[in-house]
Amino acid sequence: MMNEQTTEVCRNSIRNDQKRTCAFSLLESNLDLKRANDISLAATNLDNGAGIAFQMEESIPLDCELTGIVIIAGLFVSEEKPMWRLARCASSNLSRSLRRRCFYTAAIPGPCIVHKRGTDILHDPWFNKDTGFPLTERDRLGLRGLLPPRVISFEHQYDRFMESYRSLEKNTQGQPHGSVSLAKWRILNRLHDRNETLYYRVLIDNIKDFAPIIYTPTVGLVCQNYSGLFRRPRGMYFSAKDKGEMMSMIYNWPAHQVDMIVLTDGSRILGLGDLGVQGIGIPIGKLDIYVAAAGINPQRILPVMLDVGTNNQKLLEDPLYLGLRQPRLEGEEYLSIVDEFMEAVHTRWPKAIVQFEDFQMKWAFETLQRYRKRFCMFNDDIQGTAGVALAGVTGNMGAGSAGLGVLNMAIEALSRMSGNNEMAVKNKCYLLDKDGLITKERKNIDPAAAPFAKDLKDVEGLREGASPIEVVKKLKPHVLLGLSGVGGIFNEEVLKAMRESDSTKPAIFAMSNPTMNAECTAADAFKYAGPNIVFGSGSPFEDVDLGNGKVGHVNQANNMYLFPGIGLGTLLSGAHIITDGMLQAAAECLASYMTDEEIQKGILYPSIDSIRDITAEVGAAVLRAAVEEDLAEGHGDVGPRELKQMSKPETVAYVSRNMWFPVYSPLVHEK
Ligand SMILES: NC(=O)C1=CN([C@@H]2O[C@H](COP(=O)(O)OP(=O)(O)OC[C@H]3O[C@@H](n4cnc5c(N)ncnc54)[C@H](O)[C@@H]3O)[C@@H](O)[C@H]2O)C=CC1
Ligand SMILES: CC(=O)C(=O)O
Ligand SMILES: [Mg+2]
Repeated sequence: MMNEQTTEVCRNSIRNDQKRTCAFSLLESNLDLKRANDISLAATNLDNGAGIAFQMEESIPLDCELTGIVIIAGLFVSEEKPMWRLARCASSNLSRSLRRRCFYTAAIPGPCIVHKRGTDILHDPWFNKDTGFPLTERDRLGLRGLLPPRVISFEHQYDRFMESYRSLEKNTQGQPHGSVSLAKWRILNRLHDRNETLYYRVLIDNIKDFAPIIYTPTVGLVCQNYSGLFRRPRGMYFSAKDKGEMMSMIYNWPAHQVDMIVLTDGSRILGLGDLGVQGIGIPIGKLDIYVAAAGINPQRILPVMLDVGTNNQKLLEDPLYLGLRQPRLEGEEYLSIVDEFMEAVHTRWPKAIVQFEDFQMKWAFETLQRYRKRFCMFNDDIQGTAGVALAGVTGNMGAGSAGLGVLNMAIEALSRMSGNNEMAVKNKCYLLDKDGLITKERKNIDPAAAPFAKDLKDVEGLREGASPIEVVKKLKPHVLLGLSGVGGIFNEEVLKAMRESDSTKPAIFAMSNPTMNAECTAADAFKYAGPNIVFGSGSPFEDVDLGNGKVGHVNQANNMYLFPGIGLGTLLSGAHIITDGMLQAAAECLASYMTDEEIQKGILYPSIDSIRDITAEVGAAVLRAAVEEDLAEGHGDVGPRELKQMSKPETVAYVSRNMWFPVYSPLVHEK
């Protein structure tokens, strides 16, 4: 109904939060009103809305062949005024002929059906609006008297929360960093537990500030302390004790539809090792990023913990530990639990996408091979991390699931982009693990690492198990990539050796998480390796002041730039599997995002602030790849043929339009 220009204008004004100027910017935009079939009107409040409608009529050329006006009301309307009445009022100032051509669009959240009343609603974070329930709604839902009488607007609630967050920041200045971060996490978590709409709105608007709290690095600390911090459950827990029950358990989840699941077994949480059931913080954090970055509807997400025990002795002995107190299941016993879970999910929600997250390497690879052709799933650490490291890889530390995932995809992409054969590119990549350089002399080499093992005759001057410093000194690599999970292994000596790199702009990626597990800090990287390096880290660091007005730019080389788009693009394509082609498209989309000028300045990724825009592009790239591979079966009302007919910009617009955005919807009770 809306043409592309109008959609774009409205999207921009929403994104820029210019609520009250939305319709005006529409008028002031260069829209060719003569050609426009539909005009969108955002009514912000009664007076404004009516005024805008009136102005619009005046500005519509007499000879305009207007077929309709789309009234977008309710997006930012004051809560006291019911949406439809407002929309009608806004249009009532139009002449009768135009009024008859008004459409009331469903692009905004229409009324939301709720099957509960009274306090049950107040205690349900999906529907709760706290003091924001308008009086009419309080009557409709049996809430009158259960809340203080004054109705507080969404904007006011938002400001109130941000004020309390800022005062927490002020009042905790100088206190230990860990306890301040946990206090910040608690205040956000309380809001999450109480009012999801407000929570996701503050998260979206302040993603750069809040991502380090709900995601890496603080989420690592939260997982380490999860049993003590636990107040309310979130997500689902399937344990070894639930064998045989999962098919019925899955129906305990209250949502009818689930689009996105993040699943962990807690065996390798960031670089913190086996945290057992406490690893649930990671799926929760990843799904928060899905909602904030990809606009996945939070009512359709599901964080899942598969608790098959833990080998972490400290946790097994901790009286507070909330998981199964038994060693991890192994072999067929382990796989039978994962199989049962996957079957159960697929039975209830055949189209749900399952992201495997933070599985120890052996199971990460095994489960990926086992399920990727049968279910719509991917492993984020193996497949999602690669794109962020595609700037070029010639040296690699960490031969785990992430390191090997990066190498596999990077070699494929680099050989395609450079026109060289894969072998030539592979020859330039060196892989080290905890025992040093991996060569063909290595005993008990992991099958996944074997293809990258060097023949000693090809690496003159190096030996099996050569240390990082030996390798860096000998090879003078262009890129040094850390995915080891070991903090500080890019020490002063290694970083100084990078000064001798053959590249004028050597890249150093300390990608391990959380911050204390980063292979080096940003400050040390610039201090020892010199000001000309390009630096990336898995967890955020501040930019580094290099003196004389120069800044050492820090890039957050984290798979958060990719996984939300992989999930969203797959969902909207309706593909039933996720192929290498779709993942490659996501990676290449991100790789091509920055201009040469920005890259020259050492800026490899866009700011996290624009993560929603990046995700729309990545999502569109994934969707188009699915279409090209004839895998797109469509989503909702949009079938495969329509997807096929969409141009690239239309696909991006389609993806953007389908992103959920937090606003209070009018609630309607139904038994
Ligand atoms: N920035 C990002 O987007 C991502 C970061 N990661 C991080 O990467 C790290 C590793 O993850 P995975 O590969 O899944 O773990 P993993 O446990 O599968 O692999 C770790 C690898 O590092 C090697 N290693 C250990 N000590 C070493 C040392 N001193 N020198 C060289 N290598 C050493 C191990 O032998 C193993 O090959 C974690 O800290 C994780 O947080 C993982 C995925 C994405
Ligand atoms: C970022 C991420 O997925 C990890 O550190 O495991
Ligand atoms: Mg991970």
